[in-house]
Amino acid sequence: MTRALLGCIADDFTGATDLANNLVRAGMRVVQAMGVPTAPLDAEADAIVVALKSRTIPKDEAIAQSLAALQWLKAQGAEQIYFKYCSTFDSTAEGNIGPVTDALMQALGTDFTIATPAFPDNKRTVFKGYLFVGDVLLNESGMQNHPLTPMTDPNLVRVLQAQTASRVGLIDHGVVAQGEAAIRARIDQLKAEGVRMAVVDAVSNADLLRLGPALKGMPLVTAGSGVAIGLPGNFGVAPSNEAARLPAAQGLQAIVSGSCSVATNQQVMDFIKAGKPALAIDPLRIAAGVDVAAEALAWAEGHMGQGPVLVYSTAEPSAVRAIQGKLGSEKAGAMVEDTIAAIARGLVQRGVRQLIVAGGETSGACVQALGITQMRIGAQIDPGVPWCHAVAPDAKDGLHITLKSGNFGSTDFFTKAFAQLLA
Ligand SMILES: Nc1ncnc2c1ncn2[C@@H]1O[C@H](COP(=O)(O)OP(=O)(O)O)[C@@H](O)[C@H]1O
Ligand SMILES: O=C(O)[C@@H](O)C(=O)COP(=O)(O)O
Repeated sequence: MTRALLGCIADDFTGATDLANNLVRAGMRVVQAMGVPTAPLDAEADAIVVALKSRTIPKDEAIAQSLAALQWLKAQGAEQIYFKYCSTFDSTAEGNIGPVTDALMQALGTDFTIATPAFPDNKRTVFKGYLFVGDVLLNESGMQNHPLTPMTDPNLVRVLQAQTASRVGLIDHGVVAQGEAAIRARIDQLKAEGVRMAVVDAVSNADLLRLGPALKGMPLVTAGSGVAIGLPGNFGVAPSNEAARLPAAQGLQAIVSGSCSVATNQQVMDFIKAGKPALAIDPLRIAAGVDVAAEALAWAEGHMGQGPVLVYSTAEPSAVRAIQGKLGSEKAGAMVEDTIAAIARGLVQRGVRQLIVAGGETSGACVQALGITQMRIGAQIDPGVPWCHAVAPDAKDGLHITLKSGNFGSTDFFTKAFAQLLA
């Protein structure tokens, strides 16, 4: 039976592999479970990441799922809990970051935690509580147009405060730069002032590595994946490449993309411009009752022998807005996710064994449709995106799969990822 030191709850599936990737690179053996398992996992691990699809669901459901994950992780012996959310702090008007954090704090009987989505390797930095994506503030980064979680305020203290009755404070960069003792002193000061959640500034990996030791013994940490680089040392684990070995790749190659994020739009364009086979699916035709999945699979069958094929609903913000205006954003999202998930399953049934899925919600839908319950984490393709290996009912021989967060990956990601598997 697995006895994990660190128990992680991720609010989406790409985010879960992102976190697992950082933990693996820091030397931890990690098992990722899809949803809350019903039994102990049969694998050795230093950390277990439970992947939920709770980012955009109603807050009461997100709380219930997160508490179930917590209970299971505690039963596996987890000494510290890590609630992972997006490096762009993706939230709906209801939350769910604040409400889930409150519920986890209450269940753990703790009165203080931190919150920081900082992930400098992917250019997410927090300064004076403001979140930057690259050189611009969050609300100028394209995230203001996200189909499900538009982010229009870059001040995380304000964003989090709007989601919770707990008092929210800030551990600013001047404190973080001084290291563990100063951070601990600031935490004591904030607690004395009645603050229960503190946004933490971090603009570099050095900041995160300074933060790590100050979090030793904190029952709950809430963060993007960046904070993970500073935690394994607290458990006596050192960086290594050993944890990232996967079986050799085989089979056909495909990409499915339901992400409409800026980076994915560029990656889709790059693949099309290279003259590779790509098929766009139209949400309005799905809504009209056309069997778009069957059409896409018939198209893919004609192209798959020659190299990777791409099926995508990825579109620019104006096109997404037009679709949402006609169908409603939730209905459009769910219909597209269901269709792409059916396509992913059909592709695997037709021999695809190297699959890229782009988009967090899309990944959740695909992994569920594929019936994948557990994944091993392999080598990083780009920061935050590793290859993973899983066994599925339609791929009993095993499948390489990568769940690409919308805004992660270089422009040539769809080509580069397959080349890396060959290397
Ligand atoms: N053309 C489109 N029009 C409207 N909604 C879309 C379209 N394509 C995808 N979607 C929906 O947008 C959402 C994208 O979210 P997600 O998969 O998490 O991508 P990302 O990781 O980029 O945020 C999904 O619910 C998806 O079904
Ligand atoms: O932290 C991150 O940015 C990612 O791990 C993540 O959660 C991204 O979510 P999507 O953009 O919805 O894929």
